Amino acid sequence: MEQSKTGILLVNLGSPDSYEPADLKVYLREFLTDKRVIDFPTPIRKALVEGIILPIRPKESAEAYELIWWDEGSPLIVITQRVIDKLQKRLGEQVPIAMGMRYGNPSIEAGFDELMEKNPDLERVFMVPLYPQYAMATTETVIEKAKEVWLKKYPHLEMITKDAFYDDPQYVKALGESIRPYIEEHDIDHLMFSYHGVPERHIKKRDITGDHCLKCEDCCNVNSPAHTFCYRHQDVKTTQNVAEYLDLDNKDFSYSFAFQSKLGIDPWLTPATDNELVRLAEEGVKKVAVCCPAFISDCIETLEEIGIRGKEDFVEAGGDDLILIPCVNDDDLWIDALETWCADMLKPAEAVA
Ligand SMILES: C=CC1=C(C)c2cc3[nH]c(cc4nc(cc5[nH]c(cc1n2)c(C)c5CCC(=O)O)C(CCC(=O)O)=C4C)c(C)c3C=C
Ligand SMILES: [Fe+2]
Ligand SMILES: [Fe+2]
Repeated sequence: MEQSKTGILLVNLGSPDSYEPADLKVYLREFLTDKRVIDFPTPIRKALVEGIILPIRPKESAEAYELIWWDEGSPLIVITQRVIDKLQKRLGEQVPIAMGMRYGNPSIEAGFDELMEKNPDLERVFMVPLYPQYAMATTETVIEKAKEVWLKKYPHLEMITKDAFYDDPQYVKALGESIRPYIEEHDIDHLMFSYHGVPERHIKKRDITGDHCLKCEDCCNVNSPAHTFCYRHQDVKTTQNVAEYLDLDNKDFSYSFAFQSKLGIDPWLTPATDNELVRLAEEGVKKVAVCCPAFISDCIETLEEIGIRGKEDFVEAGGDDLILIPCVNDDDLWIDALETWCADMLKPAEAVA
């Protein structure tokens, strides 16, 4: 069968090759020397990463990764491959699809190479960064890395990128339906939306108006062009979209949102998930369900940080149980959303225009 001239590149964050500390060191070095993740001037970033983080963190992280590692490999990579397999069935074998990881293997470059091997006459690539909300450390760094590879190796290709999709109705439906069984079948007191945190500085840096984000009262609920690149606004909006979809304001449990995974001493977005879990338990919440909508695929940050450590902290503070709600992973409704976006790109050029 003739191969399609449009290829699909799904890009996720990445994982170490194994949970051995040596592999963790390689992976964390690449990850944390990204200037869109630790945005200090290069010499300071390098000194911090090489001098303080890498001597300590790989061993600690290796222990955490070992707890969540699957027989088939890193959950994030395995799940991304399952998504590709399902999408391939939907779109047909004639459509080249590949995965690329922003850090670690397979790299974004390997993803481009795979697409070109599948069809050497490829004309364009539709890249989907698997992040619902825009941030320097999510969509932006993926786009910049892909641009580097594209210009170096395949400048003749047309490149089209999917924007952050927190507001896409099919994504909201997939996320909402992934949460529904956990709020209907478990007698919960509270639903928490836990987003990956970022330093406040990242939010201010990407404020295109210069005076909106974290500068005016309730900024994320005041209309502004800054919201196109405001990770916090897009998290707030994700929560509101799901709340509306699931009618959360009329349930007999409460809900809230918070930010997890703080690293370092700079101010990050608040409230912090770990503090909030303790506060909720101390205030009498017995059963909490936690969803993690900054992540498309379950990974160390959901399975270990929330599912293991978060649960321990919550129970220690007086709660009975914490239920971790799985990410959309390879749910059929999520594949529906991807299929719609890809099918639009696979239409003949004149139909897209
Ligand atoms: C130091 C700063 C970090 C920023 C800023 C950051 C932003 C950010 N990250 C994700 C998604 C993921 N992060 C993951 C792991 C992870 N993140 C950081 C640091 C920052 N992230 C570290 C040090 C680690 C490694 C964890 C460890 O070693 O203990 C993962 C999991 C990958 C996996 O293989 O499981 C994801 C996914 C987002 C969405 C984001 C900004 C919004
Ligand atoms: Fe992270
Ligand atoms: Fe905002």
